[in-house]
Amino acid sequence: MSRSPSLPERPRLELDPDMTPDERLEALREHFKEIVQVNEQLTEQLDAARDRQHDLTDEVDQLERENETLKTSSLYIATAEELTDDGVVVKQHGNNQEVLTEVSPSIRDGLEAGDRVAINDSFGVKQILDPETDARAQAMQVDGSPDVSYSDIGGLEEQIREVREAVEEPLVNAEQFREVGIEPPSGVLLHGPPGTGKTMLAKAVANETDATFIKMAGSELVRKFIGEGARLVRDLFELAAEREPAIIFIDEIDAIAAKRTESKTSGDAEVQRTMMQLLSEMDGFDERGEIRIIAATNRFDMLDRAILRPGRFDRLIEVPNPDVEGRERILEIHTQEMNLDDDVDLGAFATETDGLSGAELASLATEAGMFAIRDGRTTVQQADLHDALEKIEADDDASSVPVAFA
Ligand SMILES: Nc1ncnc2c1ncn2[C@@H]1O[C@H](COP(=O)(O)OP(=O)(O)OP(=O)(O)O)[C@@H](O)[C@H]1O
Repeated sequence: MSRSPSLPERPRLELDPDMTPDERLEALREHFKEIVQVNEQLTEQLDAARDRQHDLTDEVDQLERENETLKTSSLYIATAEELTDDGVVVKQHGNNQEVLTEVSPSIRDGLEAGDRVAINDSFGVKQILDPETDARAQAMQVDGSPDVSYSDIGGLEEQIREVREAVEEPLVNAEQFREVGIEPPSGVLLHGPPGTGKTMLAKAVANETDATFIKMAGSELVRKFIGEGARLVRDLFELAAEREPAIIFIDEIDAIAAKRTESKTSGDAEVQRTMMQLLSEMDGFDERGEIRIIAATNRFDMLDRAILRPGRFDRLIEVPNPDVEGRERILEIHTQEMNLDDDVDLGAFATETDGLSGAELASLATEAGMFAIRDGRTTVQQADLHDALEKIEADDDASSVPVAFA
């Protein structure tokens, strides 16, 4: 440690009784000069000491911070990619660095490939993130291979063609797009009434392209994960990058991308932040590899037009309620495993189901089966379909009764 310079000597005034008044005056002047000089030296030393004190305080602060960090030792988030006999391959989020690491037997027992884990500086797995800790796991539904194929979807031939062109082709034939020199659509927006097969379309395209299907519901982002929306949107794209090829499916996008209202509540600001994050992720989308993004809404009219600009959701596909042929096809699909009586004429029945969505037709088929069971039969008859239709229409009427009268 450097020693501080010693303090200057205190000047002494020595007056001889034999001095003449002039000599005394001269001695006093000399003494005054010495005092001023010492005072200057002391002021300089004081300033230097203050500077030093300042530096030392900064140093102490920094050491305290480092000490705190060492005590709490932050952990990084990673995904356990593969469990091997030699250890576990973990991939760190953010930099995608992959390492083979050892895991204690107690952690290893509960670990499965695909789990999110917390790792320390030396990549040791410290804990498995349970769904409680892991908002990301709760907010996103990840399906490595969804089991919906195009043939499970009735009446949407044109929409299937468009989705294949906008989503499947760029994933499967990326090279061709590059050679022709055109950008595939950035995002596809499926819009139409509830239960018409929008989610099915997104799942089918993921299935067809062997892509991971990652779904996030806009409504949950703003209702369940308050304050975390923007971060979760960032995580969503990060996860897709880790699992590419991937299809990101944002359901009920209107919940985070509604037109701006006049009110300026803090909730609005939060929704706004979430949407801004989504837009910035999409704007930086070109550099991303094999990731396609599909969103869905039942409230197209409510959408903020900013999300429809080129480079964002620039391919709009309307998914309406099915027409009569579509309804017949959907009924065929949902009754194909059922034991139908020879008298059943799905074509004729389809004409009576105007206005029903695919989801309603699917539950109609199940209801018809229930009527047959109640009647002690193992085959479903045309009458069961009619009874089921009546029930569904009655349920529908009940749910559309204004709340005050319900
Ligand atoms: N076109 C269709 N063909 C076959 N089944 C359908 C069709 N549309 C809907 N369904 C049935 O309805 C269920 C719900 O459909 P899906 O979730 O795809 O609708 P959605 O349009 O995404 O609805 P929402 O807007 O409410 O999220 C499906 O699992 C399927 O059983």
